[in-house]
Amino acid sequence: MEILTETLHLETAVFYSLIAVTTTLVALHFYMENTRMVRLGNKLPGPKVVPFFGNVLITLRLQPSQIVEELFKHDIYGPVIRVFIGYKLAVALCHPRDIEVILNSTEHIDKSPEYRFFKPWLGDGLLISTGEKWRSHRKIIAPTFHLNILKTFVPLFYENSRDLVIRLRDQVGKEFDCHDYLAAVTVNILLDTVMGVRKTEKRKDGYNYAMAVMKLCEIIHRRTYNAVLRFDFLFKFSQYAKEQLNLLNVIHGLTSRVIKRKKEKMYMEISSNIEDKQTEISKETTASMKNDTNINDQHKVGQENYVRDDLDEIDENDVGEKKRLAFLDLLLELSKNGAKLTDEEIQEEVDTIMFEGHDTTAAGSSFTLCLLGIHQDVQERVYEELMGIFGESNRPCTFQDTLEMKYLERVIFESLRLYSPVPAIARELKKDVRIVTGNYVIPKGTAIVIPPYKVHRLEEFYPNPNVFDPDNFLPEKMRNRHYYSFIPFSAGPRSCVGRKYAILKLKVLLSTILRNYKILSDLTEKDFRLTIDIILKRDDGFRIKIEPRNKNNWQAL
Ligand code: HEM
Repeated sequence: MEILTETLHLETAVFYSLIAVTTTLVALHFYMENTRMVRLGNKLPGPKVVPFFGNVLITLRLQPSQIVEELFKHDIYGPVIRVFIGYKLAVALCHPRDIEVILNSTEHIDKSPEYRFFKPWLGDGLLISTGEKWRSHRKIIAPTFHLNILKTFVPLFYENSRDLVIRLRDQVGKEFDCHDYLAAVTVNILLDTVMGVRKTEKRKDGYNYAMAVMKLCEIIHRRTYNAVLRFDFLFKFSQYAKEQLNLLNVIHGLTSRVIKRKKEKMYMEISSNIEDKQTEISKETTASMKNDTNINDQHKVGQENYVRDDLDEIDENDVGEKKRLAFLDLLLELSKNGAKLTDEEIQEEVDTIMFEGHDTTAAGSSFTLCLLGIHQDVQERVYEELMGIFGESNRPCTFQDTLEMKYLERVIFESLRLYSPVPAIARELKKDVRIVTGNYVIPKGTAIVIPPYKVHRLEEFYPNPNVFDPDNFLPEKMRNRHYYSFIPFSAGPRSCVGRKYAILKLKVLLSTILRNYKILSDLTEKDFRLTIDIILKRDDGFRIKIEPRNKNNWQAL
């Protein structure tokens, strides 16, 4: 009897506890539903939400490679799509007019909270820093990518591209993944140019670094969509945390060695040497400027007028020719003289540039080669253009040559349109925003996500949006299109600081490969299995075949 009474008590206690928990959850749900963010969010078009989970359950069952497909199923919602991560609102904006409101603003420049997953790697570097720190570092770093400096990099771009052509000999006639090669060469080019560190063990370093970055990006991406791994305290206990630590050792190992080497070299130099170096850069620049066309024209050539940002506003006379130094030289100079930058800040910026500068261009160049393998007619036009510039000669590429690569430039832009390496640009709203294409107010605190992949495939701006057609970038077509309909480098005050560097490097790298090899492919674009690991990639690998252009003499390339 006593046992029966005790059981009844227990059941009653469990029953009331369940009622209490359910009532609390229901009350919490109704409370959250009535917050301003959720109320305004519910007015926006988007998929059905599940209480407490919002829309995250969709992503729990998906692999990264399926997310692209899933995202673009949502055409039914139009250019504004809202999703809830729990009760946190995220809104994807796909129309250039709405995108302009965000990207052109000097207020909404802070990144969305998801960027915090980069912190252990990039610290508070330019990509994720906010407020005054971002503003002052942007002002320091942007001029180090000035065209006058970039022009002095062309011989180094070419030298590394030539090394790659030689390494590719082993792959003639075989199907292989070109991304591994392009990732390694882009790391080496960065070390040579913006970091100013020449050779020594570089080749192996570059490959290991690129592979570590790739794996780390997979982990960071997983954290953005996996509801469990989003929480730091749960992530800490996962297998990924341990893996992340090992990868960070490889990545930071390389960047801190680069800084150390550069510092040692610098401290050995007496100040007069530094003066000499500046004068040398200045002389080289002036000499190449004399050989090349007028500097004001060059701003237009190669960049056309599709983005407006501070890179185009850097005045020729703002700091004076003599003071202009390449990235790491300048950072170390500033830390030495005025202590404007701490060692930690230098490390963060070096890590940021090494990541942003290599993975994006590796993906961009890999997609371009794959597309040229598929579209033989386009490749032949590029080859004809290159023959017109270089003839049969195997002389090095110069800056002047890159100005003549008009068709190759259109090919690069078209590849970046269809397969934009950065698949999402994200911001956190600092205040309410009324969007232009619909009668909606997006509340302060919302995470805005801009997906170039989708923007670049809007029929309104690109009549055959899924067709690879470099003539989409004929000057007259570009002039008549909305500025924000082509945003592979983002746009506005927080656009990509390496945009000009990237286009110049891609031209030298791709032209050198294409002068030497014909690219072949047995696939079509339908075979591409796209995946987003922070950077857009092909899950099935960037598979191509190559054939020497000069069949009689290819071993001597
Ligand atoms: C095809 C090549 C490239 C593409 C498509 C690309 C794209 C982008 C995009 C879309 C952003 C904005 C990201 C955001 O707002 O979340 C960005 C930012 C940035 N990129 Fe690039 N990028 C490329 C190459 C480079 C290169 C070569 C460098 C440096 C050597 C570089 C350095 C940076 C930096 C430092 C930022 C952060 C700028 C800031 O927040 O002020 N990028 N890039």
